[in-house]
Amino acid sequence: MLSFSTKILQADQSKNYLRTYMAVGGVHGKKKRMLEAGKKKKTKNPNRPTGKHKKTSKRDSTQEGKKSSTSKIKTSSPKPKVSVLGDAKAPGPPWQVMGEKDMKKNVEAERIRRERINLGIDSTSIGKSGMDEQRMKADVSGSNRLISAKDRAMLNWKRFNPLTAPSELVLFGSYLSKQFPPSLGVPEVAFLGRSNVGKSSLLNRLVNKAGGETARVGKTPGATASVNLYALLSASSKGGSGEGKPILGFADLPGFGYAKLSKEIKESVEEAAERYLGRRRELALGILLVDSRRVPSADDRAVLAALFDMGVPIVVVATKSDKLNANEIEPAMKSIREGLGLPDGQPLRVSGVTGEGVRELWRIILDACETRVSELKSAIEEGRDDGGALRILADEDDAADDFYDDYEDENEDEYFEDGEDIAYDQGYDWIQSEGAIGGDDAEGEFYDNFYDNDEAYIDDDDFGVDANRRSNAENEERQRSEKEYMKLKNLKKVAREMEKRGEI
Ligand SMILES: Nc1nc2c(ncn2[C@@H]2O[C@H](COP(=O)(O)OP(=O)(O)OP(=O)(O)O)[C@@H](O)[C@H]2O)c(=O)[nH]1
Ligand SMILES: [Mg+2]
Repeated sequence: MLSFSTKILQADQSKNYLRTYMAVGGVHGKKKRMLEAGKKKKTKNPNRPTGKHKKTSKRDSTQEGKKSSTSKIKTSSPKPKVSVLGDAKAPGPPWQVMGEKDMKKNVEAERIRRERINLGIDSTSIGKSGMDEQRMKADVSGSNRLISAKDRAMLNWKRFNPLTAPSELVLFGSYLSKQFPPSLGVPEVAFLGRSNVGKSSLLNRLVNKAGGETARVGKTPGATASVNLYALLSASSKGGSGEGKPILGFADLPGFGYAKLSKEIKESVEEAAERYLGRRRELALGILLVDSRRVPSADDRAVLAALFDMGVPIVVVATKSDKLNANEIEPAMKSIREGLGLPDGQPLRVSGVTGEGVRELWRIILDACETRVSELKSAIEEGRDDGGALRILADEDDAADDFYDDYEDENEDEYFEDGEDIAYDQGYDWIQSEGAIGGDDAEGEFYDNFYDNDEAYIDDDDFGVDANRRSNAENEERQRSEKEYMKLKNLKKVAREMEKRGEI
């Protein structure tokens, strides 16, 4: 059983709003940890009603035993405030000796910077071309705020025609656990779904339509334990590799919530994916892929719930639609719709083979990107720093963990009463009503048992021939990168222990 288990939050009848479905072991795992570790400072507010925010249901409690072996419950031992390895080099001390010439240069630079700040132009524009300055002035019109270079780039993002715009797809990088992908300065779309569901094939189909002859997305290197970020680059009609500007980003989160991996690797996968999903300002849409021919699994539901938890807009697509015949289509879609509590119109049927649904998916992607950019714009104009998203931040590091824990303790009422009341309503049944999925215990048990019986489902096409085609080199590369990661993680642990003992 995977650690991505779910929990239904109970409706608050008195205020007539309903709580969101929530992933345990996800970002909100911290809340669960707090509750379990008794960190909630009940003594602070003994009169606070206790029944109101009860977070368990009968069904959940029956599953707790199953979950406990895999959920990420951290100990409450004090954590070091700084991490020793992997930090960027500290800048030089402010009293560093400086020559007179450099000093004058700095004073002049500072004078210009302040002038620009007063004019509402970001200080980073110093030294850039007049053209850039013009653009930057335009960007901040109506707002006298400083905006970061990546936000500025995002605000300049333009919708493009994916069917005609020349483009090419490149793997920008694979990012493990604490590495956060660098910004491409364009909106991004995340692909999620169990292995073999057809993520790479759909991505291929999307970009091949977009750019004609593009590099094919192979099996991703280091796939299981990383966020693989692809950049769709604009290309001249002649082609040319890697020279275009990014026009869209695609993130493949292959192991998130699904991979059958060692506990430690799985935790790191979840950490990386959660951090990406919870913090990425560029993220415009999460695409959850489920196989047309099977009922969604508990993992699918948990991933969907996690996306909601993190405020990521979602579309669910049913892959390999070409494998269904005409009279199988409706019942198959109905079972997915009901299994995941989706609104009418979802899942969207897609096929990497026939290209069914590709146009429609592009429209959804581009609409989501536009929405994301305008969210960011209004956030900047209103002086908010959340990028306009209702994103809930994942922990940056141990120090941040402590900070948020303390913050939550201090602001307990605000945290539980305001933070969770946000319903990311895209019409999903389980947002509207807790009975939609598993609200009824008997029904929930039935689905769980049914879904968990994955072994009953064998797909000859996908698991037989194709699986054997995976190259040894690829597997070796995957194992190597996982090993490297574990080595680094162990080193960090040793360093932290040494630091605690005051040895470094
Ligand atoms: N018939 C059919 N087969 C498909 C389709 N999409 C994917 N497949 C097949 O399903 C298998 C898995 O596809 P991938 O695209 O590699 O799946 P994935 O989700 O990227 O898998 P991982 O990278 O392991 O997570 C391959 O054999 C594909 O040829 C589709 O739309 N129709
Ligand atoms: Mg893939």
